Amino acid sequence: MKKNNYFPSQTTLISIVLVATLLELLLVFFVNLNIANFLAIIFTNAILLAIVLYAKYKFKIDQQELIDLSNKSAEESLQYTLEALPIAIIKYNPTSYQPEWYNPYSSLIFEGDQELNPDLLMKLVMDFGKHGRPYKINEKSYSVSCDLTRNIIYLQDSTEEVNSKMDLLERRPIIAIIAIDNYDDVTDSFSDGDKSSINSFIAKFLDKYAKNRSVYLRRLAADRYIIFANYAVLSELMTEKFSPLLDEFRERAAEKKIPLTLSIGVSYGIVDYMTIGKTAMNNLELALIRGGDQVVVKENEDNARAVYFGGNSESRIEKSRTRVRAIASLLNNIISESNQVFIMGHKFPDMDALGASVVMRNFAAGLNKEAFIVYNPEQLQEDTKRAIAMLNDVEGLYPHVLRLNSAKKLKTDNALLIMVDHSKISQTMDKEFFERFDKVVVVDHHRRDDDFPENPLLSYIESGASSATEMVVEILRFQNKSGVKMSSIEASVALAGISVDTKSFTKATTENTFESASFLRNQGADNDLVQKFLATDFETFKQVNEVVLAAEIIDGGIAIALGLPGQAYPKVILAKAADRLLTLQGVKASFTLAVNETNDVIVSARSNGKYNVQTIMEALGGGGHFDSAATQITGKSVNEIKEELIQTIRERESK
Ligand SMILES: Nc1ncnc2c1ncn2[C@@H]1O[C@H](COP(=O)(O)O[C@H]2[C@@H](O)[C@H](n3cnc4c(N)ncnc43)O[C@@H]2COP(=O)(O)O)[C@@H](O)[C@H]1O
Ligand SMILES: [Mn+2]
Repeated sequence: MKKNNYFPSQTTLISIVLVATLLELLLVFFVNLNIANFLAIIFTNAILLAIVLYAKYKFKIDQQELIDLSNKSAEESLQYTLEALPIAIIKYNPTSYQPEWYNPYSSLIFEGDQELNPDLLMKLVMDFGKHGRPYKINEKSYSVSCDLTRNIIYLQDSTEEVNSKMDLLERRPIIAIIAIDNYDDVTDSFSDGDKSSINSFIAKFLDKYAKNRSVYLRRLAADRYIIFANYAVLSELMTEKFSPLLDEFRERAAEKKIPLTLSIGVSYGIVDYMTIGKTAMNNLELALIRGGDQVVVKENEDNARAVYFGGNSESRIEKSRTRVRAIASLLNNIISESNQVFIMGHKFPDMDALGASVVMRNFAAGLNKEAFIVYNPEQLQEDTKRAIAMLNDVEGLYPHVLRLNSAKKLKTDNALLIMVDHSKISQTMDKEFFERFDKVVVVDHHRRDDDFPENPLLSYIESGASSATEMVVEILRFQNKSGVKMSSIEASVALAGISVDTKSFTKATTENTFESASFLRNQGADNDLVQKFLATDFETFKQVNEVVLAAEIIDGGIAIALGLPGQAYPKVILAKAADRLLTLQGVKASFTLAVNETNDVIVSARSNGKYNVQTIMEALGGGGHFDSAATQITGKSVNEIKEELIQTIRERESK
């Protein structure tokens, strides 16, 4: 407190009195100075001086009291502020993070499960500045700031702010578009009466569901519905993994002996209904392409990732012949408008990729277009190596089976690239070559994933097809102009492609698979040649057995086998070993792991059709089909991946 100094000092006062006394004495001396006057003056002035000095002393004491009082009151206010201020102030030890002092409000915050301890203080200090997110303590949210020089942490209650922000997020609008899978195929042959009973079953089921969840549902067509709701509802549905909706609908339809399922595309965002609706439509497309009976949710944001739910049954969507005819005709136009056609499979192409390429080249040749099968001599399996050698012997074919380097030199503007047996850019045989094309077509039998080419002119994805070769043969069968006859070797390569992917026609076959095989037989496919391409050499046989013998069975029917430590394996060895393990009694899924020539960890996964290995491989960065999938991982060891794999399997089991 500032001191008040207007009272003169003691010395000044005494001096003033002395001077005054002298002046008085001088005055009296000229008038009448005697002893009585002299004493009277001295006495009076001494008394006056004493009074003034006393007054000064008193004044000083009052001043001090005032200062003390003010100080006390200031201290009390500060104390009150510290106690009542809704900010926690915690001083900590900079080495041990032990709390050294904190205000009473801090104790209030930590009245609950979460206690004030050094670990928490250290975390608050370490996280400070990394992100601006509020910190949750005992159900409330606090914004944190730290004075790192004085070792003080401040926590300010921001629960209301966080809640209102959450409220806003929860209220984001969502649009969901529902398609009834297989509706046309199922109802095609039905009488009007039966059709209307199915329509009423669908409408009643969805209506009841919508009422229970308080969402707005509207029918767009017999097999299309639209839902409007908010994110709070979507978040509930996602927590349930959409299971009550997808599973119950499938089961109720099955009770009625109709193979109907639901595919749903959902999107949400900060109001822009046009683009939310469009993204929902794209997501529905994705759900259908991935095989239906599933939900695809993606926020209406540029870099948002799609989240998939369901798809736990094998592909259910039947493809219609009308669609294949439309695709054949579109492909016909695209090829006709291009100068050249290059056909390329995935990295280390297998017989299916090669077979599909061979048939596609025939399709283009039927349109009198120059078309080339591209291969990389450094990426050949034993079977494809044998097949390419034989294809090169076919009369007139040699110039059309091109090494990657020659293809790069030959490519001109307005050339078309057809990707077969894969749709992930990361899996394409040569990314640099792929990037040179403005015009791309994709033909694949794997479920579509995120890493998909941007704006392909045509994407023909049929996850229900046994193989890419089967799909291309089907297109070829629709090509009216095709008077072209394949050579026996070409037809045999194609048949070998279907044979590999169907495990010799024992898996994933449909009526169409056999129709395609029969077409190839008519074109001259020869079983002996197929055997010749697919024959296993002794070295491969030994390595496959090596992996199979290393297997252990965990969790009642899951076989996991690792290649020998320090030894590299081509992926086909792991694929064959995983196939073989699946034939063992009681094995429902098999996983084989090893490093390849480039020291990446590769995994092959197979299942008996009742266990989804695709989602497990997706969790490890790969993909594939429900019962046959794989992944490749860089920068980790086989044992680390084995641990991650087991953890993923167990997490899935516990859901
Ligand atoms: N990273 C990935 N992302 C998405 N999908 C992927 C990824 N990596 C692989 N896949 C797909 O997963 C399945 C299974 O792959 P796989 O490597 O375990 O098996 C393929 C071939 O290696 C295997 N194969 C090839 N030749 C033979 C043969 N002669 N005998 C036995 N097995 C053989 O068969 C699988 C071919 O599958 P296809 O590609 O579907 O035609 C697979 O779908 C990958 O594409
Ligand atoms: Mn294939």
